[in-house]
Amino acid sequence: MSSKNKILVFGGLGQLGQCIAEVCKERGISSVLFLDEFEGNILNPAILEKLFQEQSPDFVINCAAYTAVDKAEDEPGLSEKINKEGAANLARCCDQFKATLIHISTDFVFEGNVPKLLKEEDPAEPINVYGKTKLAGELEIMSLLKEHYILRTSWLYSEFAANFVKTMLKLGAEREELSVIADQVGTPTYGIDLASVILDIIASDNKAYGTYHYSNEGVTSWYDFAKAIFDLSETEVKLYPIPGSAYPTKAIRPAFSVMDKTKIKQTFGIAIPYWRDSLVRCINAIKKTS
Ligand SMILES: NC(=O)C1=CN([C@@H]2O[C@H](COP(=O)(O)OP(=O)(O)OC[C@H]3O[C@@H](n4cnc5c(N)ncnc54)[C@H](OP(=O)(O)O)[C@@H]3O)[C@@H](O)[C@H]2O)C=CC1
Ligand SMILES: Cc1cn([C@H]2C[C@H](O)[C@@H](COP(=O)(O)OP(=O)(O)O[C@H]3O[C@@H](C)C(=O)[C@@H](O)[C@H]3O)O2)c(=O)[nH]c1=O
Repeated sequence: MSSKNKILVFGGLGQLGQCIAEVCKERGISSVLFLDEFEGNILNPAILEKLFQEQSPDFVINCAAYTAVDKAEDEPGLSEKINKEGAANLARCCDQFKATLIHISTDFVFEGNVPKLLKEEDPAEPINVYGKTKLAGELEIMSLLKEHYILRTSWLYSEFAANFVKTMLKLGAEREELSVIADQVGTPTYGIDLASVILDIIASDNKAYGTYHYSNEGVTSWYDFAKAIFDLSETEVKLYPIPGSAYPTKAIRPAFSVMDKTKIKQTFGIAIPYWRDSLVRCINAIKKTS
């Protein structure tokens, strides 16, 4: 990566922010500033303007988001503020200060009612507040800033912060049996893999701006994902597959949200790991720290 690339990471202490920090450490990249929700509050244009003025970033990575999918149903205003207005504020600053924005979005922008690989240009018709506000954020960025990459990812997990893998490991240790939905299908994404691709895109100097899909390879259900987590971590727990109807949640989730990654693979010449291989790496990382 060119040493001239100064990078600001908003939401820098969240799950993906910590994954980016880990990969930066591995790669010896030091020109990156990780901002928390106070010093880098994306809802405060005055703070943002001062930061951009002082730091003159070449790239801005937006990991800041409202990610509590069920809670968003009760807090649509706050979810919209962070996921739409926050994204727009960053896009305006990037435009004013000539920085490129890498923004993270989600498979939940899709309705997911057809078992067909989702391409970037497929119609986005979100079915919950989180998905609607994330889509609104994408649209703001597209209208405000040409120099952007929107990376839609899905089922993000890692050794950092809260996520499905860590929830399963915690519940698996506490309970004798667990029931997990088997009729919602998608692809997990290891945060370290996504972080690596984000840094690869920055290093590539390839100005192919636009929207890209990125998850690990393969297809699974939440149930099969949980089964793999317990197998690989040698957790003894009785696991039962259940239909979504038996696990009511505030937010409806897409039944099928497997994304087609052809565009990102061809544009940036990357190979994507299979989800189970990445899960092995994550479980090993968790074992090392526990
Ligand atoms: N997690 C997942 O399964 C998936 C996530 N994504 C997307 O990936 C991105 C990263 O997700 P992930 O790292 O898991 O999410 P996290 O919830 O772990 O991190 C989001 C971070 O944003 C911070 N934040 C909230 N409000 C603001 C604000 N106003 N200004 C600055 N920072 C703020 C949060 O701080 P605090 O915690 O203090 O509120 C948190 O540290 C998000 O855009 C998300 O939509 C996409 C698909 C799947
Ligand atoms: C804890 C638990 C969850 N589940 C189900 C509920 C849900 O359908 C599924 C996943 O639950 P979670 O609440 O952990 O994950 P969820 O917050 O729905 O995950 C989503 O987060 C947002 C931010 C995204 O962008 C998405 O790509 C996706 O990763 O597992 C069970 O069936 N049994 C359980 O014991």
